[in-house]
Amino acid sequence: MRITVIGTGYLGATHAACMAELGYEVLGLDIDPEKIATLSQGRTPMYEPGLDPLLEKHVTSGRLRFTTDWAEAGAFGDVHFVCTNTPQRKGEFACDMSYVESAFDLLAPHLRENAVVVGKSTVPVGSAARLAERLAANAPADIADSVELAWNPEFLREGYAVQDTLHPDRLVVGVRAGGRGEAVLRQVYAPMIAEGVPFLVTDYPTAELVKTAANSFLATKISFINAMAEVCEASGADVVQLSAALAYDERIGGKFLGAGLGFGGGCLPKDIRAFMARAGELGADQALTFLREVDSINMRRRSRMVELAREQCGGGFLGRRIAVLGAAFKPNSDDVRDSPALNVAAQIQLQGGQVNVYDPKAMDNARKLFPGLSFAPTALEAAAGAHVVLHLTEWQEFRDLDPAVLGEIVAERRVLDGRNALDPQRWRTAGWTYRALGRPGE
Ligand SMILES: NC(=O)c1ccc[n+]([C@@H]2O[C@H](COP(=O)([O-])OP(=O)(O)OC[C@H]3O[C@@H](n4cnc5c(N)ncnc54)[C@H](O)[C@@H]3O)[C@@H](O)[C@H]2O)c1
Ligand SMILES: O=c1ccn([C@@H]2O[C@H](COP(=O)(O)OP(=O)(O)O[C@H]3O[C@H](CO)[C@@H](O)[C@H](O)[C@H]3O)[C@@H](O)[C@H]2O)c(=O)[nH]1
Repeated sequence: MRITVIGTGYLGATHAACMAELGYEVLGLDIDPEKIATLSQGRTPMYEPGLDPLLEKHVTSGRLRFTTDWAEAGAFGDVHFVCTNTPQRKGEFACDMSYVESAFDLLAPHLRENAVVVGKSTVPVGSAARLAERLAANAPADIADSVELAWNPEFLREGYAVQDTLHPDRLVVGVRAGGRGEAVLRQVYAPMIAEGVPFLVTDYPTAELVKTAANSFLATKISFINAMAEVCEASGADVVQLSAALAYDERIGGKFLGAGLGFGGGCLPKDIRAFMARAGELGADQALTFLREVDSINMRRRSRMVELAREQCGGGFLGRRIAVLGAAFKPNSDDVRDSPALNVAAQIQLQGGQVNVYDPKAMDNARKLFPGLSFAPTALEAAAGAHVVLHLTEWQEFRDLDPAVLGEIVAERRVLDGRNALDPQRWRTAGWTYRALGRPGE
């Protein structure tokens, strides 16, 4: 069985390398020729732990290749995984489906008889049924009836993408009743199914909804604990202790109960918004009004961080130097899409602060997105002369910093922990004023 992966970004590049690791011959296709040139050399265009060696291994062996040629992809693949981006539409909550639609339209005329197209992108419920019709209309007339569509949402987390792809919690496939989708995907994922990974077969809309429901639940859990952080701030309680105590209840659990600057990235924020927009189209908007609150709580954490920083700067940012540690939306990733850290950095700069940002892996992406911000090549250089240090992405490198050493180069020993990840005692012992979201002051 030969596999193509259409759209080789964070999801697609990982999926392509992992399919090669499972033993398949794989051809990745993207409309970005630069990305394809990099991948063809066995290098990843982004930072994802563990992906580089896998990619290099399979590009070198010839099992994994990349192209920009749709005819080549159509002729090559028995199964085509579509992994293109589905961002938020500009000025709206709804999902921009144009990249997925264009991938389907460009691929369809080149499909071979019995080809199976598998959607992996996160899409609004109802998309697969519509795309199945579009596929049938655009495939060569003589083979159109034999072409099958399945929807197989992806649940990987950046930073753990390889592990999550090769050893997922579950595989969910939405198929057409009576079609070949289930059998073909059982074959593709046979090594994982043999390992005991649950393989759940359902219809298109349920499969699409599993994905958006999962991300909505995760976003809600984060916003729940951040709402508790607001109450902690008002009452003098400590959200870190609260969260730890809640986590002992197995019905609640401690995962995604980390209070701080909230969620960002290319998934949770845009997925809950697209879900609200789609529910509105379906006449079910009331069911998801709570997600608006989830979004608001999340965005308020960013404003609160700016407020706390302003307080620490004596009431205003003018003439103050602010060190920002972290630019990626989370550690172990170079992804800066909707990054809370960069959002805070930009707000402070707009209010007159002299911001200096450092991130271990996301500097290039951050510079492209916010060319007006200043960047420092190391954490120490970012902190030099700072009136306040903001810890906004919880990289291990920042937990390893020696507060005594950092204390020698800053203007004032004030640190704001936006991720509740530093050890307050360690910083306070080294003479720092340590403040964090949802925790009492000194
Ligand atoms: N990043 C994640 O952790 C993750 C996890 C699960 C699901 N998803 C979903 O997967 C999809 C892709 O996300 P991503 O983070 O990989 O995005 P991305 O922007 O990193 O990658 C998308 C790729 O698709 C390419 N592309 C765009 N239009 C194309 C077309 N018509 N034909 C071929 N290629 C095209 C782009 O050039 C880009 O390389 C989204 O729907 C996202 O919500 C992402
Ligand atoms: O307790 C927590 C956990 C996470 N976050 C933040 O939440 C965001 C998202 O984190 P995470 O979910 O780990 O990252 P993603 O890689 O965006 O993964 C999410 O989005 C993907 C794309 O849809 C899904 O596949 C994954 O299952 C889903 O976890 C980040 O900004 C984190 O800092 C918190 O604030 N508190």
